[in-house]
Amino acid sequence: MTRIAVIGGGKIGEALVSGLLENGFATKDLVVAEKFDERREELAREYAIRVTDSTPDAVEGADVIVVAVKPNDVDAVVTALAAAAGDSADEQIIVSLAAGIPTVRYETKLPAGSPVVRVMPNTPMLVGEGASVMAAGRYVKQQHLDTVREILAAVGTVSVVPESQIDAVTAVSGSGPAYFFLVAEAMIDAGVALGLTRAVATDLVVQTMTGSAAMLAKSGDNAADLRAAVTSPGGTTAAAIRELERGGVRTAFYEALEAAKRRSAQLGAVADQPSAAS
Ligand SMILES: NC(=O)C1=CN([C@@H]2O[C@H](COP(=O)(O)OP(=O)(O)OC[C@H]3O[C@@H](n4cnc5c(N)ncnc54)[C@H](O)[C@@H]3O)[C@@H](O)[C@H]2O)C=CC1
Ligand SMILES: O=C(O)[C@@H]1CCC=N1
Repeated sequence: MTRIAVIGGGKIGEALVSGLLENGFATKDLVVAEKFDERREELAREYAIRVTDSTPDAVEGADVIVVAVKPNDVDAVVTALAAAAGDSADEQIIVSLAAGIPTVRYETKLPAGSPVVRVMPNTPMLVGEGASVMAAGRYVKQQHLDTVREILAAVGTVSVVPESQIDAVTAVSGSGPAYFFLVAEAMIDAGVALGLTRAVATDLVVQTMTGSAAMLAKSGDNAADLRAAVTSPGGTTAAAIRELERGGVRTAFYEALEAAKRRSAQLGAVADQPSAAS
């Protein structure tokens, strides 16, 4: 089995570890490097995996190294990886999950020839329903992509795009779960305002989202047609949609995704400056 070292045991690092363990990976093949003591203890207790505070320790003997730290912590990790690698581009594959950070940021510090795969995952990988998108760095061969695909496929779908499209992917699927959670939050609150208990409103919203997503995935119909099928002439849905359009929901999504894409590009450019997202 492929041995995987995850550097950074935060939200996405944990989602990956948890999803992999739930889907056939063994505890002995996973190790996490995490700098916070309390977090290390939490992860070791919850998943019974090895958790260390040292990147060099974690990456020793690993086939795949997943970098899951915030964008402005990436450079420190790459420096540690370069020191641990010495002069040779071992056959270790580096997988970077950091938003905005280009593969070249790794390649310039790591030994020449190091394969770096940039991946934009999303948190539903925690429940095996992630959407991961890979972009190959300069020295990546098909066999490297195959190995990374095999790992990510355990926790959801996997696709490949050119690296020039990863900022757009980040805006759609990387940040995407947050948009759906926001919509869910707003619908639950609205249901409560209409007199439903929070528990009932929550159950209805969750099942409506799950059912709608399943229809989109399985029916073969597109979103516009599925929406039209719910919208009876002069009915309740038409009344609601008129209000959503009046509130500018469509424009808001265009602007929001554009802002996310812009921010992703910016994170890559300024990740080593103190003002970057942390
Ligand atoms: N949270 C999300 O939904 C997604 C996050 N990402 C990317 O994943 C990366 C991590 O994001 P989150 O998990 O949300 O952040 P987080 O802050 O929850 O986790 C980062 C973890 O890395 C640890 N860390 C930092 N420097 C370290 C080092 N040198 N050695 C060991 N551990 C170190 C921190 O203590 C922290 O626990 C970011 O670059 C983000 O852009 C990508 C897609 C989705
Ligand atoms: O918000 C962020 O920057 C990260 C990247 C995609 C999702 N979360």
